Amino acid sequence: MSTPIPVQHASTANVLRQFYALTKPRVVQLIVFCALIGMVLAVPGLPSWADVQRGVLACIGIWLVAGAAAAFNCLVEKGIDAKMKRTAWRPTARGQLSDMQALVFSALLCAAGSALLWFTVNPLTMWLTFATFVGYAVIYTVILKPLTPQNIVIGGASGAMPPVLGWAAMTGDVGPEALILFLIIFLWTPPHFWALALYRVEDYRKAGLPMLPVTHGNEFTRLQVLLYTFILFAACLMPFIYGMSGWLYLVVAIGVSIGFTGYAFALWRNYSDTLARKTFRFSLIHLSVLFAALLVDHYLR
Ligand code: HEM
Ligand SMILES: CC(C)=CCC/C(C)=C/CC/C(C)=C/COP(=O)(O)OP(=O)(O)O
Repeated sequence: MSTPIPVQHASTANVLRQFYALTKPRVVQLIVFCALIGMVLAVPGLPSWADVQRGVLACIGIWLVAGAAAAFNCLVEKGIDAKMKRTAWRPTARGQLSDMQALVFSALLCAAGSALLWFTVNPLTMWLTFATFVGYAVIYTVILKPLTPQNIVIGGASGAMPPVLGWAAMTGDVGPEALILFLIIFLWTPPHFWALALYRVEDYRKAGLPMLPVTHGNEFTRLQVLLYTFILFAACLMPFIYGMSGWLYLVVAIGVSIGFTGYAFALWRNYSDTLARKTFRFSLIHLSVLFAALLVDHYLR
């Protein structure tokens, strides 16, 4: 008699972990951090207790809606994700979570986050956050990503929204300072993503996605990465020029921008997957340190 194969039941903890993974936690953490900086800069000096409460609720609301957008992306792209080494593990791609489970999860997160923003923050923040959800989940994921290599440039606008959302949460409007922070993330996104796409080009080719290294080749993409880091460098100086920050931010901004441009330059001169990976990793350090410097600078001034 043959031994029966044990049936594997997913534990509740495992299922929860799978749902959590759909929200692309690390990306969303940085998104919420950028929103938090928008909030901090919107309030002169130290925040009142009411500001702190509104800020915490706004962070939770933005986190929920951003997680919903990421989960919706995982659902729409489950076929594509299954073809790429980097994403094949996702619970939607592996069929561990059904389409209905992912859809309901995304809808619930989006509804909960939107309600929280509407009732405890303000309607403007709710509408802007919802528009960002549509921008990423529908305009980028469904329309632009399979259509054009400029997908991440245009789609990057939704990723750049967090400081604007944070600013709106605290002030009820959108100030020029918030738009400067938007511009920084908007210009940061292409070198962030194309550095990754360079060493993951085979994944994207297999998945049939028109990412820049697939459509225009390695050399052209490297040049674009370098050019974007130049414009980004200039944009990173704007908070100081506009009077939103002091010298501490300026020194840090110049430091990390030299680092990012340096990586992009080295990559342009001499390509290797290792260097492209390092450039991608540095993009994350660049944005995190830049925004952390804005925070420290704001309270030191
Ligand atoms: C349309 C815009 C963007 C595109 C196409 C994009 C693309 C990607 C991709 C494909 C990865 C996966 C890397 C991997 O699995 O190894 C990634 C990682 C990451 N991205 Fe982006 N990104 C965008 C915007 C942003 C924004 C706005 C932020 C935050 C403000 C961000 C933060 C991150 C972080 C923190 C990671 C690392 C995740 C990890 O290590 O698990 N990205 N990005
Ligand atoms: C409401 C709000 C603030 C929404 C934020 C939207 C959001 C999650 C933006 C981040 C952009 C992102 C994760 C891109 C990943 O690209 P990809 O989807 O092409 O990557 P993949 O290949 O890993 O799926």
